[in-house]
Amino acid sequence: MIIGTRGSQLALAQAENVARLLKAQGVETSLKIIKTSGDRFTDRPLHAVSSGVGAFVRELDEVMLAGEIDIAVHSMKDMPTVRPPALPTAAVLKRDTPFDILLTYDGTPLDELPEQSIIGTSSLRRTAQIKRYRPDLITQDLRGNIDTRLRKLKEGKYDGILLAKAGLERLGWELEGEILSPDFFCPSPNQGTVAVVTRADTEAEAAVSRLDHTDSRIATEIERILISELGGGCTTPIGSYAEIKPDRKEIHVRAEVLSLDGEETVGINEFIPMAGGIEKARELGSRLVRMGGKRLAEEALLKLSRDSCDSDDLYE
Ligand SMILES: NCc1[nH]cc(CCC(=O)O)c1CC(=O)O
Repeated sequence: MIIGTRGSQLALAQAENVARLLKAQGVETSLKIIKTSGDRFTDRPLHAVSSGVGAFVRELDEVMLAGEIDIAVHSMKDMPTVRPPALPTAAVLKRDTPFDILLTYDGTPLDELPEQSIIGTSSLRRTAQIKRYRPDLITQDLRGNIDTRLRKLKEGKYDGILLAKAGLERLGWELEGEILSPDFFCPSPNQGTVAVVTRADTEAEAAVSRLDHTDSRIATEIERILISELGGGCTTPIGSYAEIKPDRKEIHVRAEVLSLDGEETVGINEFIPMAGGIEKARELGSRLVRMGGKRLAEEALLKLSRDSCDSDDLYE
């Protein structure tokens, strides 16, 4: 069976991990690197190449529908919610660390950074959250894949940068940094989770489905449901995080929408029962709308031109 992957270091590490997990089940695979247009034209904004969020995922979908690959591996947070019915997510892998990490030039923790320190990120969510937490800091755009970002930090262009911890873990890079609490830095929906896609009713689907991790599937589904009524997509700062408690009786759910400047927030933070959790998450999603979450998301959307639809999520 052929695993299709993008050529970035992170994508390769994720695909190689799936190959290893399948091999442990006696399934042999080979990797095929697919150059997506998003990878080819890195000098142009992604929305000018393909249509924004999910572009990488869509291109791998096409290659899979054409039969050139059997398995595709994605960072689940980059996958659009609406999926081709012929391409099921056969496995949601056990989640890695879902949180953001702050790496600083000289190891200073967030609370001790001097005023006006420069923090690099291109994610609207991270920008709004850092402005809310430390309005005195300055945020600046930071593009590129993970190694480019780390290089820019080392060069001293930023006092700190924000990343998903999971990316560093998968690359095996153990860097000193500060894990940010989801109470202040609610992660992107599905952050830290890898999804594996196949064609429906294939041998690949049967093999991959053995890698599925039930609780990670449930948590990621709940995160999507919580924010499903908000709209806004990549152009609004939205976080959503579901944490299944060890006794599997309760789920701690957090979700929030922020204004671009982080000054306004609409959010929920509560425990719901595991039984009936999906239904309860729908209710909470509607509550977020009633609390003004949709209005906030729409306002953010209006403030941004279509061209600034760029989150970290598009560039890694
Ligand atoms: N496209 C961004 C992206 N997609 C997945 C990860 C990290 C791993 C993950 O969250 O699964 C990242 C990097 C980041 O946000 O810093």
